[in-house]
Amino acid sequence: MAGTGIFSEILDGDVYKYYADGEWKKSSSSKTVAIINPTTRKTQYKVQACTQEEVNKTMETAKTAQKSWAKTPLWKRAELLHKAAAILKEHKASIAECLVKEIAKPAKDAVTEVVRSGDLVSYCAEEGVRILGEGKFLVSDSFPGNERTKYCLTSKIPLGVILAIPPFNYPVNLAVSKIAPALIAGNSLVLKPPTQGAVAALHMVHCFHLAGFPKGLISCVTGKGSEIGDFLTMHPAINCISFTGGDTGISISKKAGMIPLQMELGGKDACIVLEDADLDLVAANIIKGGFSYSGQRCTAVKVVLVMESVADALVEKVKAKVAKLTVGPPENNCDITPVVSESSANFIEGLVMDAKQKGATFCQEYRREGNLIWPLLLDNVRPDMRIAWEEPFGPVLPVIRIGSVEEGIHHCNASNFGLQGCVFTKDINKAVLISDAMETGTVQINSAPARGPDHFPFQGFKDSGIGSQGVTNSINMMTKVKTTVINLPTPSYTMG
Ligand SMILES: NC(=O)C1=CN([C@@H]2O[C@H](COP(=O)(O)OP(=O)(O)OC[C@H]3O[C@@H](n4cnc5c(N)ncnc54)[C@H](OP(=O)(O)O)[C@@H]3O)[C@@H](O)[C@H]2O)C=CC1
Ligand SMILES: O=C(O)[C@H](O)COP(=O)(O)O
Repeated sequence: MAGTGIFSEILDGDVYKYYADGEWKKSSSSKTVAIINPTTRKTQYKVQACTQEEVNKTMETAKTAQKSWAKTPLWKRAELLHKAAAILKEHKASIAECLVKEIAKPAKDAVTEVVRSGDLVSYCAEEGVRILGEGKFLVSDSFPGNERTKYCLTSKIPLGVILAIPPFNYPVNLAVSKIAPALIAGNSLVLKPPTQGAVAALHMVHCFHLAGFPKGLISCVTGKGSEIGDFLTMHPAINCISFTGGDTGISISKKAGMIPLQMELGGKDACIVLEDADLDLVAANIIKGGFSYSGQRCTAVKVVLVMESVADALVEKVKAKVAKLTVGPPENNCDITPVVSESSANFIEGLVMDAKQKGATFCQEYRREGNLIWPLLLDNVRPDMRIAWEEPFGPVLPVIRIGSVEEGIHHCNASNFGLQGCVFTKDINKAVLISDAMETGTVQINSAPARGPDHFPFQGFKDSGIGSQGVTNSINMMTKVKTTVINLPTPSYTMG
């Protein structure tokens, strides 16, 4: 159970401690931050509100720990990561329990998130050993005017201290997707977990603690992003920020210093459906893509752009599947569970009311109880409606009927987002042309958008992000290139 057994060390009374310098600590602020259970709308957990002084101390220890960690052999770093992954998986039930209570993730999906995270950590350890063990060797006579007098040796070295800020919807998986690459590459890491999801993240961090990483190498400071966020992201000790979340990432990018940034932000993933598509496959993917975890995935299908000639048939199929979705508490493994907060539910309702006023067709009756919103398909959505462009991050999906493929591509590209998109057609040649025309980081052909599997590259264009994630890209991103050039007094050529 959460906060008991091996996890009792991380709890003080009813407040979870923060983690710095290899120890679980109480903040001197004597202030706490409440985590509201989205289902009961009551306080479920409390975490420490860390002070700026505590952040300063954490950064200092992170800097010191990184210096010796960079000298730790790669195979040893990998060994510790494998150990952490095993501990994480062993304690999946306690961590999943937190995900259910803090972010209303359906119980089964919560367990999947933890197991997937363990797998990611192990994969990262293996990949790191492979790619960081390799460098480049260049000779000078490949550039005009040079003889072979210079040998250039290139290797990847750590950046220093990485600041990781994940969002509420995958507080464990999107934390380890930053932690594991940072550590294998020889960096130290300071985690600022999302407030909703902080307790799951603290349990996950304890698994790293139990694995035996050196003191100060990983830290986890808690507090509201709106209060300590700027202090963290503008801290002079930080050498890189890896952030996943909403528009907050855009303002962080503007304020951050001259350091590498990895930003994975919002999306408005379009699903383009052509006349020849297998409509049963499309409907199944719209349900999975649009409604899993109640639409609270950056990669959720967020607008369907369907050719008018097949729109009636598709909408009927999706409607039939929506009717079968179960709605209720995450503990019961319902398909649709309460959205993360009251303000999020109010925002979603605002989009729905705007669409109603402007004449969208409601395929189901709009229904809400507290933070629980019943799944809703909105047909005949037009570009003047907010839902055509904004991401609800909830179980509400707009359908726009299009007269041509070009119209669909145009709508997709007119968005300020460019995360993923998908196209359904039996004609692979057409699919490739459409994929090339869509201004998004990834296009899925005949399947809903998805970040996973976690070793695939994952990137957003435009307001959806900077850089690319996925295990390999994240490891590379958290390193810098160092070269050493050996200068020979005379040219040297091997004879073969
Ligand atoms: N592209 C991608 O991979 C993904 C994108 N997202 C996007 O994230 C959004 C939903 O997630 P949500 O958690 O609400 O996103 P937010 O941007 O609100 O929060 C993300 C993280 O930033 C923290 N934060 C808040 N303010 C600051 C600040 N000033 N400085 C530094 N950190 C801060 C939050 O902490 P606190 O909780 O304490 O406020 C949280 O840990 C959606 O737009 C979604 O599309 C989500 C998942 C994946
Ligand atoms: O935050 C998100 O929504 C995730 O990055 C989506 O991951 P998934 O597509 O693998 O569920």
